[in-house]
Amino acid sequence: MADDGMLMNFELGGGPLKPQVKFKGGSWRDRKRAEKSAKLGSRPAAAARGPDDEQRSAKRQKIDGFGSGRRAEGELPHRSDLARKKTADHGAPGQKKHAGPPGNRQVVSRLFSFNPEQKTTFEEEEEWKEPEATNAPLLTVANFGSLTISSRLVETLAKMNLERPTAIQQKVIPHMLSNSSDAFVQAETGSGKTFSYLLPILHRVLLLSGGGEKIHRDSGVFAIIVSPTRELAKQTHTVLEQLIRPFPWLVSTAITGGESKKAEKARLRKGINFLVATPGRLADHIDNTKALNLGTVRWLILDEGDRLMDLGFEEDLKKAIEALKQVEVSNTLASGISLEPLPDRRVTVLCSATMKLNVQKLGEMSLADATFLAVEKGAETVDEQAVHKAPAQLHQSHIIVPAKLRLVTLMAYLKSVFSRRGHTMKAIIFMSCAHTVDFHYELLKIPENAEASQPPSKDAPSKDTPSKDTPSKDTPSKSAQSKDSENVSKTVAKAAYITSAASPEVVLHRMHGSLSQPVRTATLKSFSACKSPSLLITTDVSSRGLDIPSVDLVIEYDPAFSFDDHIHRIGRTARAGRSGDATIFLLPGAEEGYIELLKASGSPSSLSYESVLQKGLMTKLEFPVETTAKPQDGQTYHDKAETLQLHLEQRLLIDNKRLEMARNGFKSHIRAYATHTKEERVHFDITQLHLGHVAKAFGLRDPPGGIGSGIERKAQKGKKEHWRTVKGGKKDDDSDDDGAAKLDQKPARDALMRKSKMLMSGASEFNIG
Ligand SMILES: Nc1ncnc2c1ncn2[C@@H]1O[C@H](COP(=O)(O)OP(=O)(O)OP(=O)(O)O)[C@@H](O)[C@H]1O
Repeated sequence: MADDGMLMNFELGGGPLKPQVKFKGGSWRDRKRAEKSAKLGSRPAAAARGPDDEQRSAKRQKIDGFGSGRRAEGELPHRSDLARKKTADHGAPGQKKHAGPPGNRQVVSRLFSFNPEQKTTFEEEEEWKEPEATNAPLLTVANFGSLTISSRLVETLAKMNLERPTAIQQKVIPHMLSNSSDAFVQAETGSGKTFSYLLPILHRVLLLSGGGEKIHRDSGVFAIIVSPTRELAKQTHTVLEQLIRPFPWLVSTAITGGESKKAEKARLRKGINFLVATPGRLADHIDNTKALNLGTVRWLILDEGDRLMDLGFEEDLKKAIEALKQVEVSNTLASGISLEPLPDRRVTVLCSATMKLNVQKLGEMSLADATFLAVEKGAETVDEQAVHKAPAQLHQSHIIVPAKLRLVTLMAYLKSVFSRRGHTMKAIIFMSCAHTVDFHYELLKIPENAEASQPPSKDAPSKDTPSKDTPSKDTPSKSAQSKDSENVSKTVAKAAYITSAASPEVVLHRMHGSLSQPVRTATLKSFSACKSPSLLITTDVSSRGLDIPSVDLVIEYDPAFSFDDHIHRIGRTARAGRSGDATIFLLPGAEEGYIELLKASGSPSSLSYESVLQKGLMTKLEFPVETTAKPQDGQTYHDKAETLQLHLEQRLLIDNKRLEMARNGFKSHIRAYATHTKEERVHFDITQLHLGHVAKAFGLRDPPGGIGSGIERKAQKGKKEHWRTVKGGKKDDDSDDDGAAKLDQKPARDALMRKSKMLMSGASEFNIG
């Protein structure tokens, strides 16, 4: 492959080749040329390096067999290596001498040349004015009381600072209070769908007691809420707990994968009125827990319907739906209390912010004569356009960044957004898979040995002491606290590179489906409660339903696998009327076509990567570890970007663990790239990826070999590097639950189903059920 974009640590100079070396491999002309140059005394790269570089190079060759390091002594390098060396020796296009200290000169390729041209031109945009929020509480409604819900519930809501209903709540609550029909609830992200079904359920259950204590935890389960992920189930359960706190005779619980089944059984035996569950675990208890009596169940809520189907829960859901259908609805409790205030039949409510075919399928499976409840005026049927809209006040933008520049641009962007203290406190970066998340987290965090030399800071997460960011209310015991702190120590750290005078500390979090459940829970808790500027690097495992207060910015560093996922990802900000920003990174070329699609969800503005680099890199750059690449005063932002890139590459070369993480991240990223939905693959065309440039974004100087199954090299005339997916190609093992579920090819999807099932029984990257 071409050498453009390559960055080398060669020092120029002469030196003998070993005379006994006999050249083999390559073409006859190559061998001749090599012999000639050997005679003339030109040195191979390894011999020409300084002692430090020599050592690193040896290490590198041992570790990963990169480039010529893989070849036997005397074996000729490939043409590309020769070309690379030639450009290095002569400072040919794409390479320049790095302005380093004398005696340690390095040749660095220019990050800014040999990049594909951006095709789209953007007209100068008017300054964005935030429109009226579309998911905010309605100012036209006096308060929740006007929806005729119990005054005690209204008081509880007021204590939670919730005064007025949102538009969807105004629509759903009255319907569920007075009807016994099924419903399909569709509303924007962050519009308060959770309260819209919880409040009418609680109101009607409270009527059973007439405000007194006639019913108890053993009166029966009245509602089952099914959530696709453990996090979402726990979150919904927490909201429910807050609402029923003033009514201690009512009890709720969450039953989710990853928790002790025995403890769950014991809770079910003691009696539960409201059950929040993940589908797999619910199906399991329906099969195996006799104490779970479904006779009193009047509501089945299917939250995030499309995701439930995406994750391959169809069979589990069918089981639960069938089990409920088969059990006769009881009208009185054993204690003789009439269940009349409850609906006279079992009601199913399906909620989703987006509408995909699979949601319709779930609707067919679970709903009968359902009422469609959406905010759009007079919408009796599904409005496809409305479905794809993000909240109006969410400011969206895109950055078209050449692959080589992605990593430095990301860092510059983070540095600039966090430098506006008070503007961005919490940001989420979405990446395609767990390995990619791990690599970026590891690279962005202050290394442990470097941290030891830093003074302790007030918000810093520590290994030995409970995190200050962890709310004390939810951490009842000291041992639970120290467990939480032990868990977050694996996923929470102080960030390097992206801090500034305005934000001297940014707390970094990572989250994906391969982490154990306690770690996932503790990480989210820490991110939610963090008082310092904080950043969560995550996969799509965090894209659905998660309600993390005050997320100001969502960055899609890797675009979502489907447009619906994009809507859910960006919906983690701008919730309940708050403002928020979302930025997507796109590559020049085919990916630019995605901008047209983005327009369906709003009016994205364009950000130029040059201005991002300028803003982010012209403030003081600090590196957490010493390498020969050091930012210098007076450097242009181009030079600074190159210095930063060189420094990152050098860091990988001196650390096997990070290097391996980069290689795994790269490979998983490439494989994940092949799994965009069929309709959108035209914008995410793997054959257009320049692997050498993508490798740069992982701090690698060459793409590692063995990309693996699913992708194979495609020889095409006139193009440098081509890859294609093999039919039915499957995503990398590392792929996250939610991303992997986007595979739209039948064989791959079937494989995913099998994999989901398999993983549900043990520790899994899916962590579902
Ligand atoms: N009436 C209200 N007034 C103010 N805040 C509200 C109101 N209703 C809900 N919220 C808040 O809005 C946020 C989003 O609510 P919720 O998680 O139910 O949204 P959602 O519609 O389910 O979003 P998603 O589709 O992303 O899951 C929560 O923090 C919730 O406390």
